[in-house]
Amino acid sequence: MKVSVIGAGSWGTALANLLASQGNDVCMWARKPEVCESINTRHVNPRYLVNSTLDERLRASSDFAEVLKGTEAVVVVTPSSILRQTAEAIAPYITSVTPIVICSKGVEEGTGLLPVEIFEDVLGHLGRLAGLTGPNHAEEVIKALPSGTVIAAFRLKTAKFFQELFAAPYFRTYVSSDVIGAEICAAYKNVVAIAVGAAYGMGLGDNTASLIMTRGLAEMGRLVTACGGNSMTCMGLAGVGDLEVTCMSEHSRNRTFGYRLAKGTTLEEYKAETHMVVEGAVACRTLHTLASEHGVDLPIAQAVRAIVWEGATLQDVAVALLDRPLKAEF
Ligand SMILES: NC(=O)c1ccc[n+]([C@@H]2O[C@H](COP(=O)([O-])OP(=O)(O)OC[C@H]3O[C@@H](n4cnc5c(N)ncnc54)[C@H](O)[C@@H]3O)[C@@H](O)[C@H]2O)c1
Ligand SMILES: O=P(O)(O)OC[C@H](O)CO
Repeated sequence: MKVSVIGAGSWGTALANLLASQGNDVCMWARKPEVCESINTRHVNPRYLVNSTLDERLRASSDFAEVLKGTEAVVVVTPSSILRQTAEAIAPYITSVTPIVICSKGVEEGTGLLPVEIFEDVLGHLGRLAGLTGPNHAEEVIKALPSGTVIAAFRLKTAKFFQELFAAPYFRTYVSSDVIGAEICAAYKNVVAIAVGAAYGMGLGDNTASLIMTRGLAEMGRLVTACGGNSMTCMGLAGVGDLEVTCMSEHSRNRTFGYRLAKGTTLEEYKAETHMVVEGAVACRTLHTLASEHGVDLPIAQAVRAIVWEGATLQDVAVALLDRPLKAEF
């Protein structure tokens, strides 16, 4: 199948490589021509996953027309902050029924829209849209280490289309009809991972990490339910699965950023050092829009927001969280 992958960061590269290795005709869009040149000639992405040799059949271009010519499926893997501009950029080159799966994790600033909703807003035709999410660090998928993921779509046929497309011996794909739940979980777990990383950075222990993860999961469930999603999604790969891997894995940028934050590194310093997105740093702000709209209290997300964007100290925020009135667990 002719597949277009939009975005050549770590996750775009790992997914494009997976799809090419399964025999698809894959062309990946990268912003920088020198990245395309390296992928096409040396089969290496010079900026992300640099130690991996990519499938020789994988091609790259910085020209949307070339990448999307004759495409039968579009895989979007840009940072969530530019999803609207990505949808607008691909619009002239696709048909009104081209299936699109969005693999980015986040919520739009200002509107509170989820990735699939942003694409619906720009391109219409909700039925051909899907979201892919789960405990999937690119560093492990590129090595073909077994992983599982969820493909959520409002239309089962679309979810099954992408389930078949991505399925590989080491990549197990599940379908779900709960797009809202899956995409909220995806955005939310990144925020919790920053809090866990920060706790470790402050010298706190595994009990603290577990407390943050478990209460973070409770917050996630409240928001999913309030927004019309299925709380059971929080118990699956998109929810607790991804929460666990992002809070505990050495590969997680969100967790590492939280840790570094506690050691005095700012968001700008961390991003300049790694060239990588830290989606949770944005999501702690954008999720607030959704939560306020639905009257949901999110103390952990609010704490992360106060530290990252409002200059609060970790110490003060930790004390305030622990000082909250005592209550029933559920
Ligand atoms: N890395 C992972 O393991 C992983 C796994 C699952 C989901 N995701 C999600 O996938 C999305 C992409 O993450 P990633 O890890 O591939 O990112 P990354 O940090 O590895 O790379 C970011 C990519 O975005 C590009 N970029 C940045 N600003 C841009 C702009 N203004 N216009 C065009 N391109 C721009 C960069 O050149 C780079 O290719 C995120 O939403 C992330 O949460 C990542
Ligand atoms: O490295 P992180 O923290 O951005 O997490 C990446 C993926 O979302 C894990 O599933």
